[in-house]
Amino acid sequence: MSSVTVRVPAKVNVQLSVGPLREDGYHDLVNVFHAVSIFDEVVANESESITVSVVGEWADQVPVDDGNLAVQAARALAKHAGRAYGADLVIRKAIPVAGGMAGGSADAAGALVACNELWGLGLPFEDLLEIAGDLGSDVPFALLGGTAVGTGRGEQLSELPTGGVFHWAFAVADGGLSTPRVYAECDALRAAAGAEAPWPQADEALLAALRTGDAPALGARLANDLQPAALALRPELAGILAAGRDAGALGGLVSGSGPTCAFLAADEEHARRLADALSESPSCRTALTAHGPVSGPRPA
Ligand SMILES: C[C@](O)(CO)[C@H](O)COP(=O)(O)OP(=O)(O)OC[C@H]1O[C@@H](n2ccc(N)nc2=O)[C@H](O)[C@@H]1O
Ligand SMILES: Nc1ncnc2c1ncn2[C@@H]1O[C@H](COP(=O)(O)OP(=O)(O)OP(=O)(O)O)[C@@H](O)[C@H]1O
Repeated sequence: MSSVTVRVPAKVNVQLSVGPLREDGYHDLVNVFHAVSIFDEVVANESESITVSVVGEWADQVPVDDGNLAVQAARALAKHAGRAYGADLVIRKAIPVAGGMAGGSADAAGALVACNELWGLGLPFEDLLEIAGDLGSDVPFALLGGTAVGTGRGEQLSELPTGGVFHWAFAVADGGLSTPRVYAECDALRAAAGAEAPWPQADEALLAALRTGDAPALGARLANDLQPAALALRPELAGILAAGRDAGALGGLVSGSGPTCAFLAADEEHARRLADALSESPSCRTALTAHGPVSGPRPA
C-alpha cells in the first residue's frame, strides 16, 4: 500500500468533572466524551522519513515539526514496532485549533491508524490505545470515537452506547486557550474560594439521557468544571453562552478547555438556526453545525 487516508472526528465533553491536582501534574477526571461530525483528514504516504504538512482553514496555526502530535504519534508507533519506518503525513484541518475540541489528538489518532495500515503492522486496537495514552489524555478517545466515559486523566475509557443522534451548534471564538493554563486557573479559582476539589463523579441523569437519546434531558445536564476557568481567562465567552441560551438552545457549555462553546439542538434544522444566531455574536469567529456520536478513525 502506498497511501492510506483516514478521517477523524472532533469531540465535545458533555460532562467534565475535575478532581484534585495529582502529584504527576494531572487531574483525575470523569470525562464524558462525545465524537461529533467535524473531521480532520489524515493521509499517510509512503516515504523514507516522517514528515508532515497541513492544509485547510486552520493550517497556519499548526506546527509542521516534531511539535506536531501526528508526527509524535507516527514516531511512537515506529518505535513500538522497532523499525525506522517513514511516512509523509498530510493533514487537512477542519477542527478548530486550540479550541477544546481535541484537534491535535484527532490527528495523532489518525496517524496511528493510517501508519499501522501503511506499514502493514496489523497491531491490535489495544496496542494503539496504549500508545495513544502516552501521547495525550484525549488521544485514546480520539481513536475510539462514539460516546465514552473517561476516568483517570481521561485515558481509561468505557464505551457508552447512545439511544439516538444528537444535533449540535458550535461557536468558535477567535484565538485559542492553552489546556494547562485552563487547568491551572481552575486550581487557582478553587484555592481562592477555599474550596476542596471534590472527587469527580459521573452524573447518572446525564448518562441516562445519552443512553435513551433524550436531548432535552441531556441539554439540562451539560456540565464542565473547567468552564469558570475558561470564562475567567476569556470573559467574552459569557456573551456567546448567553447568545446560545437566548436563541433557544437545549443547553450550552464551553467545550473542554475552550474557547469553543457547544450548544445542543432539538434537531438538524434547530442546530442550523442556532448557528445562524451565534454567528451574529461579536466574539464568535465562525459557527458550525454537527451531529454525534460518530465513529473514530478507520482506514478507508
Ligand atoms: C480538557 C480536555 O481536552 C478534556 O477532554 C483534556 O482533559 C485535555 O487533554 P489533552 O489536551 O490530551 O491534555 P494532555 O496533553 O494529556 O495534558 C496537557 C496538560 O493538561 C493538564 N491536564 C490534562 C489532563 C488531565 N486529566 N489533567 C490535567 O491537569 C496538565 O497540565 C497537562 O500537562
Ligand atoms: N496536529 C495538530 N493539530 C493542531 N494543533 C496541534 C497539532 N499538533 C500540535 N499542535 C499544537 O497543540 C496545540 C493545541 O491544539 P489542539 O487543537 O489539539 O487543542 P485543543 O483542541 O484545545 O486540545 P484539547 O481539547 O485536547 O485540550 C496547538 O496550539 C498546536 O500548537
